[in-house]
Amino acid sequence: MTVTIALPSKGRMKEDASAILERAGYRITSVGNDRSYRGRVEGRDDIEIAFLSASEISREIGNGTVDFGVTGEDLVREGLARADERVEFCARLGFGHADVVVAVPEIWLDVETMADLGDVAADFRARHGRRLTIATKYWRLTQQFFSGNHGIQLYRIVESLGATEGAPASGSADIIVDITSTGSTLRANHLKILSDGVILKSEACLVRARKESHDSDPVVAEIVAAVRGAL
Ligand SMILES: Nc1ncnc2c1ncn2[C@@H]1O[C@H](COP(=O)(O)OP(=O)(O)OP(=O)(O)O)[C@@H](O)[C@H]1O
Ligand SMILES: O=P(O)(O)OC[C@H]1O[C@H](OP(=O)(O)OP(=O)(O)O)[C@H](O)[C@@H]1O
Repeated sequence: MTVTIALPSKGRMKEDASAILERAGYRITSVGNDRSYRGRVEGRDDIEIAFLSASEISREIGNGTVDFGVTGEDLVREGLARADERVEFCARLGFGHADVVVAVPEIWLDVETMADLGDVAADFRARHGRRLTIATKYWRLTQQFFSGNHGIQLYRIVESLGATEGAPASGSADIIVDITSTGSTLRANHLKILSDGVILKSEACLVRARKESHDSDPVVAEIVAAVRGAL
């Protein structure tokens, strides 16, 4: 069987993802020209490389069209329901760090925790005639965290396709759920993270699609061991 590994074709994780595979002993060459979406590992006909965007990688691992992928934990958990049943996080790779957080306007002085936010959400309609709105592209993670972990049901998600941190100032939402790494975008937009508002501490991971055929495939075990050994 050929084992397929999906690597980011662009974006911030591209170079580090290829570098870690090289350190694991897999030298990657692209097939055809540099912009090709297929690659090979030198000397290995049993491994194929698929170059995809970080979010495509989480989807393809979820539906099992690739065996392994390097992508952010946030994208996998956001993209797949019951992610742990469908994929295995084999290794955390030490780059691509980003926290998915709940952030509110700094001027909400009496809102520091999710419990405080729950109180605000509970009487938001009485005060403002509508539900509390949350701008995010992380729908699943937001719903799990608000409804599942904190029992907050009274809110409405407003889909954000970019510049999420600007939503409270522009009036398109009250608060946000987004990723942060240095925190400078949140600060620039006068937003603060709630003290228990970190939904996920994400980083790039080696992720495996859970498939029965993997149990008896020595190449699958070899790849996991080699990448872990390269960390
Ligand atoms: N400062 C940051 N901003 C955005 N993403 C970051 C940051 N730091 C780390 N990441 C991580 O990088 C991944 C997204 O990478 P990137 O934005 O390069 O993807 P992409 O190629 O734009 O994907 P797509 O186009 O499919 O959305 C996510 O897992 C995210 O958590
Ligand atoms: O905490 P910080 O270091 O300020 O980083 C966080 C910001 O970086 C990312 O945006 P980016 O401008 O990279 O664009 P993208 O969302 O299109 O990747 C992300 O969406 C946040 O807005």
